[in-house]
Amino acid sequence: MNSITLGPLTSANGEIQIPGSKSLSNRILLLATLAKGTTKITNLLDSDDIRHMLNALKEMGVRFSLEDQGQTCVLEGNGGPLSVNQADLFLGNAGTAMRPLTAALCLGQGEFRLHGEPRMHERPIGDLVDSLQALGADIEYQKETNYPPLLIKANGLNGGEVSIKGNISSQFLTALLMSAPLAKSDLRINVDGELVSKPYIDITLHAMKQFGVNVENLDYQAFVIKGNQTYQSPGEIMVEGDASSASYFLAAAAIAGGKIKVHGVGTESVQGDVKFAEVLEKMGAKITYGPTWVAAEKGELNGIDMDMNHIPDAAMTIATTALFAEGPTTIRNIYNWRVKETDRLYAMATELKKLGANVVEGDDYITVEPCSDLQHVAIDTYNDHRIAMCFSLIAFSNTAVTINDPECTSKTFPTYFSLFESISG
Ligand SMILES: O=C(O)C1=C[C@@H](OP(=O)(O)O)[C@@H](O)[C@H](O)C1
Ligand SMILES: C=C(OP(=O)(O)O)C(=O)O
Repeated sequence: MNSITLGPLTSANGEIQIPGSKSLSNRILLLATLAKGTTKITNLLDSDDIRHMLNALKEMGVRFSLEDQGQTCVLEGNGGPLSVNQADLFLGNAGTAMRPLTAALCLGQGEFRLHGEPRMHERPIGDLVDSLQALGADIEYQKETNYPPLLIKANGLNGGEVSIKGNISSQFLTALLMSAPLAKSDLRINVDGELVSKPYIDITLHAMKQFGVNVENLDYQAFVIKGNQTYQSPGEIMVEGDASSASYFLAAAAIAGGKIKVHGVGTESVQGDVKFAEVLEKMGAKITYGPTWVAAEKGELNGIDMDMNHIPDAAMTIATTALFAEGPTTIRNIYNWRVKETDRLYAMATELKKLGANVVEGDDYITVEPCSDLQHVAIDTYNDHRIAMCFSLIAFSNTAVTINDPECTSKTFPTYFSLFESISG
């Protein structure tokens, strides 16, 4: 297995352009496919999760061309559901491909198998399948109930009224929302209980609007969508930078000293993870914003006790930043860290403890105490890109850090370590 050793480093400086958003890239690819007309997508993310979506679309007969090292995609829309009637689709560990495609494939006709990496087969999808079945879909679990692989025998989705659970992943609701305009009649979706990761629903609604579909949002408790619609291509669409990917660079400046300006996300962003900068600011970092950029500078960092359910991905960056603050930090309401690329609550706690920190791993929270005497250890990354990226920040302590399997960042950020090295000194 490869590893990379970083630091010890003392400063983080510079300006960077952050690659395109994973969440927006995969949403836009799917909506462009369902839409009428040709869409030119710019600043598309070039990473594993997007490649899984593109490969699946190709298998499904979608015509597109990639230029500019995969960052520009010109895609011919179907003006309706996908038209191939048989496919076996491998979706890696990309939640933003697996969940939305499960719903979208039900819209057409035919037989489709959806599967992924072993971890994908441990990530739940039952709440989405239950709702799709209630709308007339025929979906079978090929191994374990509630988990991929799935076999879909598609024959369109009915409208009417359906409920969906939102307490494990917002991606289930996102998947239903994106497919709803192509259902046979109007649909009302009722959210059953708590809705986690709510800002991702705003990303979904925003993307749908760019493709000409409005959703009536009844305070995130219910959504009403007209059936039998056709998405319309906006012609050209640019993917904004990835706000979760920006978090590591902003944290680096907040910890290390120096100033980092990240271009591609800012006050105009639709991604909830831009709010990561507000958390850093609350901890004591100096943050400034423009419409399409955010900058961070070091401040005296204090620990924080906060519900971070709204920024589940960027919250992981706070867990390692916490080591450099005064006083403990508690990140709350993050149970679903356990059902992502790995059990992130266990993995973060285990690796932070290896460094010598005092950590409490709760069922749905983590408390991290600062530590001024971290040990040089090799961090296991559990095939989780965010573990690799979060722990790179340890290089700004008094010790070096070794990151095992750094290539796992290819899920969302293949160029991470070269950009990291370009800003750190
Ligand atoms: O809809 C999306 O693009 C995402 C939603 C979030 O997942 P959950 O809703 O499962 O928390 C997030 O963690 C994931 O990286 C991307
Ligand atoms: C949870 C994540 O990915 P996915 O889209 O596969 O859910 C993530 O990128 O942190």
